[in-house]
Amino acid sequence: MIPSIDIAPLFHGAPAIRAAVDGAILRAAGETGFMTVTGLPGSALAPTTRRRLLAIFSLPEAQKRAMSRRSFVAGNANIYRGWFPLQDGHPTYKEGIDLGPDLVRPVRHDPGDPLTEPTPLPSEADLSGWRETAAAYYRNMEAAGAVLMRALARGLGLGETAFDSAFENGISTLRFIRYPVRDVAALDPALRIGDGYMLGAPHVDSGFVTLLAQDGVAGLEVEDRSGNWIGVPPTEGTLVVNFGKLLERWTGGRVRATRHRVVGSGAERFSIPFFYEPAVDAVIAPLGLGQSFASVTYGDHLWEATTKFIEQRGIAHLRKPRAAQ
Ligand SMILES: O=C(O)CCC(=O)C(=O)O
Ligand SMILES: [Fe+2]
Repeated sequence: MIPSIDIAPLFHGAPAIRAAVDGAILRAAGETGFMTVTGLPGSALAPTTRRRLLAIFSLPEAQKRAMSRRSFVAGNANIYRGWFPLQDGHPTYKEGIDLGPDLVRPVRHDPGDPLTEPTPLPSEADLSGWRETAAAYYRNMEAAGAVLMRALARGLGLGETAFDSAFENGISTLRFIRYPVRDVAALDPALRIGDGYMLGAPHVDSGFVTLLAQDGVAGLEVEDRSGNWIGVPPTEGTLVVNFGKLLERWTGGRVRATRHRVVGSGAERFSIPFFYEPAVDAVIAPLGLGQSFASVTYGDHLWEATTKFIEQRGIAHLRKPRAAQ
């Protein structure tokens, strides 16, 4: 079972109630590494908000190409942010767009660092009101990520602001994903799963906290400790929360990065993950929890991890580790 937790008290609760929520989060983080949460303030999870956000997929192909990364459309400026098209013949079958913090605040672009590049966005004329809705959503998710990190800090017996400074000027990614229906008859049998088929290859997230909105179509599955795949049903008003590899390392294994995958069953599927991330130059150093490890700057860790995913393949050589500069 994936635990479900009402996190409303984290935003405005009395300390005693908040402490109970902190405990539930830390338990879920250490046991399953996945939970669903309710009680987010605002209208981020309202179906109307989601519909407005997902309207980006209705843009004409030419505009998706204009926003595409250089590895998919030669001559485009952007390397890391922007559109990634469908790629056939792989376990993962999706298209979408990655948006960065310049959606909500000015970001200094270091020309040597694609992680700081501007996000290509649809124009106001093409998708009226979209930027504003996406920016509000980004801010909401940043706020939710921050309260979850504070809850973890308290639960771990650290000062509640232990993680705050790393996340100042964070480079969180808001991603919109579309998984089309796959032609099962033409599919490599290795990618069939029961009556369904693979849409997202099994992986652990690389960073800290992922906040995922589903859109009514099931498909997300989480691997339990016995290797069974457990579905996480898309329930209205809930957000799926899971944790990444670097947070697992940072917390000495008290928080688990759990493997998950996406399985299709004949319906088009959309999802909206938000990857809550620290600053590009935040130093992730041991906190005295569990096993020690070599400190790393977040940007270096992210680049190493992200360029192995299919939607970011072929760009590894375009950023040098900060340590080597
Ligand atoms: O689409 C989903 O439900 C999960 C996506 C996911 O795991 C990811 O983007 O890391
Ligand atoms: Fe994931």
